Amino acid sequence: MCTAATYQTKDFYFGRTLDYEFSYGDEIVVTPRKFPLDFCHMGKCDAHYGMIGMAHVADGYPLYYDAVNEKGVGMAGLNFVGNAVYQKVEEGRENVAQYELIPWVLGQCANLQEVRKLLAKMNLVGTPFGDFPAAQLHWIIADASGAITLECTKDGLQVYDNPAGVLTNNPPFPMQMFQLNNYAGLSPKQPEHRFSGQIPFTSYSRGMGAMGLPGDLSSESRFARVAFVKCNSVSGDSEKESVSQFFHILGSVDQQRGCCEVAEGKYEITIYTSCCNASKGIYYYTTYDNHQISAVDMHRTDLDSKTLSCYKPVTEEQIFCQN
Ligand SMILES: C[C@H](CCC(=O)NCCS(=O)(=O)O)[C@H]1CC[C@H]2[C@@H]3CC[C@@H]4C[C@H](O)CC[C@]4(C)[C@H]3C[C@H](O)[C@]12C
Repeated sequence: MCTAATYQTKDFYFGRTLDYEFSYGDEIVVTPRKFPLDFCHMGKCDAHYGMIGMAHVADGYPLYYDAVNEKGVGMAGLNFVGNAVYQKVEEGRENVAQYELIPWVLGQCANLQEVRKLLAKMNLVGTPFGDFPAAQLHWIIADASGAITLECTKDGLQVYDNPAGVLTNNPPFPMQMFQLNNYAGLSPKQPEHRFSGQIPFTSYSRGMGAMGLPGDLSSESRFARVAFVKCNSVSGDSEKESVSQFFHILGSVDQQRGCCEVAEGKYEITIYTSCCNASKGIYYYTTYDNHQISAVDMHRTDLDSKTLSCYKPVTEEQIFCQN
């Protein structure tokens, strides 16, 4: 399971949790503007926007899970197993393999409007990268103006407006949005007692306005929960307050080891949580064992170079001893 969210204060923030039972070996990777991106059906591109994100680097190629570019567009791929059906390579079309979709979009688009135009002519194909089978994913793409969800199913490529600005996994996005109707009455305020005038209700606890918000780890429940938390989120708009609040939003869907068994003795956990300041190109993250926020700033690397800058995540717990 995975969850992604957007958040707007003074700057625009974009991030995700990556939940899985093992790590592919992820690094924070800056792809500078002149890094030769070799698209498998679209040829080489060595002049594009710079981007920063979490990726597995294989054969010198950044296989991004999530990233933002220097123009403030963010994008993340989340599992969409059983529903993702990629298209066939078609002569004369813009054929893009699923593993290169993030650099394809973020390398060329300065805003969501340009993303929509690019997607309208794209053919998303299932060409695998080396020995990796094609990952079955769907994507959230966002900038300060809004968010969209991209799904490629047996019915073709779909682009949906995503007014909630969040994404999890199955079922398809229209069903996720529909199920939010079930929670329309939820509120951060104490409930008004409209059930019956005959019964003397008491609000015996704080927080009762959100009773009914699902607490489990299924992707529908995480969708409703993160949407509720994000939509009601209140924070200061400084960098530290915004980043702190963003980690709290995704903290609402954190997966603790032991609660989601995927095979005998194997558990899915939140391997990392990211929060990009998309406006400034800073990638903040925590990992399962390291609660201290670490950051990589793409503008502190040489964005005009031709080589990737890679940073191994700091995964060991950092405890500040006060005495
Ligand atoms: C496992 C992750 C999704 C986690 C998630 O959503 N867990 C919910 C489980 S559940 O849905 O609840 O059951 C996904 C997200 C992005 C993926 C990489 C994308 C690039 C590349 C594409 C290649 O084709 C294959 C290798 C490759 C490195 C991919 C590996 C893996 O697939 C990654 C990490």
